[in-house]
Amino acid sequence: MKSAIQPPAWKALLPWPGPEAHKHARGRLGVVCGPPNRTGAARLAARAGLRVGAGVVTLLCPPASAPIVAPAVEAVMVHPFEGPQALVEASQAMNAVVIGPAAGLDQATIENVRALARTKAALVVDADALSIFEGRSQDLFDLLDTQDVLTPHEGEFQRLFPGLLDAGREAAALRAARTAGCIVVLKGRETLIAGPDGRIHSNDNGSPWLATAGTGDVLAGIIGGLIAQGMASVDAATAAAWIHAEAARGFGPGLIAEDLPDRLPAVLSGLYPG
Ligand SMILES: NC(=O)C1=CN([C@@H]2O[C@H](COP(=O)(O)OP(=O)(O)OC[C@H]3O[C@@H](n4cnc5c(N)ncnc54)[C@H](OP(=O)(O)O)[C@@H]3O)[C@@H](O)[C@H]2O)[C@@H](O)CC1
Ligand SMILES: Nc1ncnc2c1ncn2[C@@H]1O[C@H](COP(=O)(O)OP(=O)(O)O)[C@@H](O)[C@H]1O
Repeated sequence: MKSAIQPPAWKALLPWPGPEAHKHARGRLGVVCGPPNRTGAARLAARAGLRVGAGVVTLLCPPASAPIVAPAVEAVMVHPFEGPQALVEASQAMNAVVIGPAAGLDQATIENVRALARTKAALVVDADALSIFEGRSQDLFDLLDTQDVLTPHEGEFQRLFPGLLDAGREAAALRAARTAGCIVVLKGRETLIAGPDGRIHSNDNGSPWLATAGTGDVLAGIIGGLIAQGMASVDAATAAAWIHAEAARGFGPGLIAEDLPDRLPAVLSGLYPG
């Protein structure tokens, strides 16, 4: 049975800093950056993760990308890594890592997902890190555990789960979550959040203004930022879908992805019990 998500369903689970908070206690989020000419998507995700409250957010960059990224961020940190083992080491202390936004459709992205699966960090797998597993999706599923999250749009979903959408979006999302053994966020006008336990949530407070490049990267960052603060992945994905859509609804015409992270304080203030 599909449950519609309204703020009260997950509002009590949102993480807020207590008086003793310090930045490391508020959660560490990593975002894997792509090649030097495609760093914007990861930067959008990182900024969103920081805005939603993660205490420390780090862009994990291939060495050639680091000098491009460093002057384009402020509070977000930059950590260059060379090769999968260095990514494991850089990610050991992370609570969550986002990989995929403009990561590159190449072997390096596969190796990086494999490396991250060896860490304790929960993974948010998006965009290129989904598409690169087309035709070999079981290789991806074998790396995941129940707290990991896949965030496909319908094109990416079709690449990982060919033909499944023919059963309808809801049945497809549920079957996908069971098959992958993790949370599946099937994005679109209505976004579905399905778990391997057979539960599914629907988010339909979206806005057509979200249909613009980079908004999915922001959603991945919000999910990662909430998981990093200790939310269970299914609750984080459910809350993130609502918060992301609400940020867009409040902005309206002219929205571009860059606007979304900076709308988060207004949305969060409306949810803050303090
Ligand atoms: N600032 C940056 O650097 C940004 C970088 N970005 C990066 O760009 C890369 C490409 O990402 P992408 O999502 O545009 O393309 P991709 O997944 O390769 O395939 C697109 C094809 O899939 C299909 N399709 C079907 N349903 C669909 C749906 N609901 N939504 C969308 N597509 C749907 C559709 O096929 P059609 O229906 O046209 O036959 C369409 O032609 C990726 O690395 C991403 O991270 C972006 O994040 C933006 C900001
Ligand atoms: N017509 C729409 N109504 C509501 N939400 C939409 C609509 N179109 C797209 N979205 C939302 O916008 C985001 C687009 O993500 P995605 O397709 O991954 O874009 P990108 O890869 O460019 O970041 C998703 O969260 C999706 O649910």
